[in-house]
Amino acid sequence: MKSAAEHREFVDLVEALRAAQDTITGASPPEDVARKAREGLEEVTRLLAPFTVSEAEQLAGYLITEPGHAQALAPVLHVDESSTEHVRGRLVLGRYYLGGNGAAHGGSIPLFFDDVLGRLANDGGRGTSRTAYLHVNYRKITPVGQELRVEAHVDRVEGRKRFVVGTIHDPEGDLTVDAEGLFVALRPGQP
Ligand SMILES: CCCCC/C=C\C/C=C\C/C=C\C/C=C\CCCC(=O)SCCNC(=O)CCNC(=O)[C@H](O)C(C)(C)COP(=O)(O)OP(=O)(O)OC[C@H]1O[C@@H](n2cnc3c(N)ncnc32)[C@H](O)[C@@H]1OP(=O)(O)O
Repeated sequence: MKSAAEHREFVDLVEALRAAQDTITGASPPEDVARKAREGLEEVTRLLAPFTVSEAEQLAGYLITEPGHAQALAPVLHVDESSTEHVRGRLVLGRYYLGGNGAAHGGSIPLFFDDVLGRLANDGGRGTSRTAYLHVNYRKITPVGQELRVEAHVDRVEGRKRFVVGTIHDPEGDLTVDAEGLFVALRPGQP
């Protein structure tokens, strides 16, 4: 397991990237400010490109003790309580995930659940699986910028099939989303 303690600066770099994504998404800057910001981002790319590694050596997504696992793609679950069978936590969707009218982009929710349910499917020594399907029911808008409650658990395991379910509740306690994923355990050598 890769150690977050050894890669503190990388963890902070990904946090800064998340903040940049939120800020860029919400900004309408004058052209000279936009140009300066682009030049700053291009400088980041120049700085890091020589350190590109193989998937096996990649840090992003693999620093699993960190909230968000040092990966800027999926929304971050802040875990309050977890076992190999369940997880409870909090989620604040930043401006980056805005769809419209204060509601989260519909695609950001499956992205979040694929990560959370998928990790749960593979936990507890169950080993690697892949998403066969992910069914998401949008019951009410999921607001951005507010603290949401998340719960997920392994519903049942049938041979290679792991059924994992999850919910999101808004600050009023109303259900906004429920989801079910089927994760199929990979056979040896299966990509
Ligand atoms: C989001 C950000 C993530 C960032 C991650 C970064 C780093 C990762 C670090 C660590 C990773 C740790 C955790 C993982 C985190 C997230 C999880 C993400 C996982 C994915 O995001 S992965 C990409 C999307 N995923 C695919 O790319 C799958 C493509 N696909 C296949 O690879 C095959 O399709 C497979 C393997 C699914 C099955 O194929 P197969 O040949 O092994 O098995 P087979 O077809 O025989 O099915 C066996 C039994 O499942 C039933 N079954 C199958 N499919 C079904 C369906 N759709 N509906 C209903 N039932 C279904 C059959 O009916 C049969 O049931 P029965 O045994 O009862 O007859």
